[in-house]
Amino acid sequence: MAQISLIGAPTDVGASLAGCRLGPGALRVARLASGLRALGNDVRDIGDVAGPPNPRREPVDGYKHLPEVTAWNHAVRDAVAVELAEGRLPILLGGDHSLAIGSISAVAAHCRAAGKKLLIIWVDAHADINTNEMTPSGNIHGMPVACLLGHGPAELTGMSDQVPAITADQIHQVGLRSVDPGEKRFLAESGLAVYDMRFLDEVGTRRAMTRVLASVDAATHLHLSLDLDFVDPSVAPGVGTPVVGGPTYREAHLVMEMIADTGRLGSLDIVEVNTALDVRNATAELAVDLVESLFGKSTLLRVTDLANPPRG
Ligand SMILES: NC(=[NH2+])NCCC[C@H](N)C(=O)O
Ligand SMILES: [Mn+2]
Ligand SMILES: [Mn+2]
Repeated sequence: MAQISLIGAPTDVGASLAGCRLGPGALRVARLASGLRALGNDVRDIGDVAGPPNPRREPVDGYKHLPEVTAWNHAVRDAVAVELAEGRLPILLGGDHSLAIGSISAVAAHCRAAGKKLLIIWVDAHADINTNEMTPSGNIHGMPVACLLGHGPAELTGMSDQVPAITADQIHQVGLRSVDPGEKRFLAESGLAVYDMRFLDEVGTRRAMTRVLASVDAATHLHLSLDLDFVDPSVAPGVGTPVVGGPTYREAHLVMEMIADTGRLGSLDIVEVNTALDVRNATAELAVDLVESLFGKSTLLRVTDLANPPRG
């Protein structure tokens, strides 16, 4: 059972289409807090952090809305840091995926101070490893991984206690199926572990996740960055940058269940839920279902639920 804090960040300054600023509300309406409480967790909703309004400007230097993205990320980083310092498990309710810069910068600093080994599982249709030179869009939600690895504007690369905030061996990406040409090169050069859709198809979700989680031990802090466009758009229609050919409902749940089984989840981002594009809040409800699995909801009793586990 965890002490969970929900942190809303109602913005889409980093995205192409407006609408994921409504994500925190949609996730609350889909009963995220009560779902987590029903699993025995202590849940505190700290409300939404504050930030600037969402402009719609053309890119400057290859970045759209850099001052606003920076301000929102500062707010998120500070809020996540406060909850981690209190021993709580922060859940960021986005908002677009640029906010992972702030949340993971706080998590990385916390892990260094606490002597924990950080492993980030980046579950997404996209690699989000663009720079201002290779971005096709100027949207900063396509750049958080690059910024965390130290490639980006100083405002965004310098959010943790050191630059870069993380190293490539600390992040594993799962579910990719839309990678821009510059990103392909960057991924290959950085040596980042990528479990793309072809890998999941050929090897299977279970064996892929076994590899992703192979290094997890008692000292590991797992951070899951969950971009809802990871799931196939037939199941998750409410996202701004959908890509066909994603995991099914059940495959997405298996990813969550296998992370839950490690017992090492320490922080979470839920991002890119775009209510304006959603169908009767289905994508927010899917997100809540997935998060329940991530926190141990299961069809049958789990061995860890039993006072006297059966032997053999
Ligand atoms: N977090 C996301 N949904 N990212 C989508 C990025 C799409 C594209 N690769 C871009 O950089 O513009
Ligand atoms: Mn994505
Ligand atoms: Mn993303």
